[in-house]
Amino acid sequence: MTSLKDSIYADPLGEINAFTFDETVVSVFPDMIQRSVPGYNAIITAIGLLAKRYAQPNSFCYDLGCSLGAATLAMRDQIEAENCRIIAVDNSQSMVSGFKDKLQGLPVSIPIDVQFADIRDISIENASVIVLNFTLQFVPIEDRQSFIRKVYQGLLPNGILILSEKLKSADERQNTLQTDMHHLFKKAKGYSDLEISQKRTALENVLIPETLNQHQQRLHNAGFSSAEIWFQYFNFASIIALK
Ligand SMILES: C[S@@+](CC[C@H](N)C(=O)[O-])C[C@H]1O[C@@H](n2cnc3c(N)ncnc32)[C@H](O)[C@@H]1O
Ligand SMILES: O=C(O)C(=O)C[C@]1(C(=O)O)C=C[C@@H](O)C=C1
Repeated sequence: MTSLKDSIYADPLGEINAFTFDETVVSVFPDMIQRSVPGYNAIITAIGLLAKRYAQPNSFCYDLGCSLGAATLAMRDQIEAENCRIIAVDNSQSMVSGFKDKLQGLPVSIPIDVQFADIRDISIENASVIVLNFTLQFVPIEDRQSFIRKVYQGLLPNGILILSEKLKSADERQNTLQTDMHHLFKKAKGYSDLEISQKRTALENVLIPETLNQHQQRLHNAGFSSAEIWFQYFNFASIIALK
């Protein structure tokens, strides 16, 4: 599957449908996410390095909301622990098929299971590393606490959760500033004002950002003993939560 340039929102749309990870989005996804998420490549690289440090022998590493598997492949390239398996899950059939196609041409070092499922429905067990890279923001808010509790319970002692999210700020001026800077980032990456505004409309009520404090509270409520930001670029951040 070749990745095309994202021009989904380039022309004026009479009606803007809610954003979904359908075939059209999947065909441009690598380009879209790199030009939309500040620091995306740096986070993917770091997920690989964190997996190298935290993957335990005979354990599972989960990539939840794996899309086309960027985080899975970064982990696979770095993990040295014996007898690990990566479980990559997504509830977009187009993403799962795209990732499976991509894996066809790649050498198998660590086994990878690509599963079509809703991450709220799967069981999580024997996990040394769990990645939620810009996925939780799409899960309905009312389901997030019970889901994060399941993540915590599935982690082995000394396990790690890497949680990357678009954040909002409780301070209105900071929120406006960060949002404006994110839009400037997108413009610098070649998106027009029309593309930025139409995508923003499509993501309303679909991508629901929360504050850092809300995430930390939820992680602590679930049992995590520590949850700290290790990366932030404007309103996009990544948290390491330790069991
Ligand atoms: C922004 S993308 C994630 C990017 C990916 N983790 C990466 O690092 O390239 C969000 C993904 O989460 C998936 N997703 C959203 N809600 C989900 C759910 N409830 N269960 C499974 N996957 C979900 C979407 O289909 C989409 O592929
Ligand atoms: O907030 C935006 O404008 C985005 O485009 C962000 C975001 C994300 O964080 O997942 C939204 C949808 C696409 O998956 C790529 C990026």
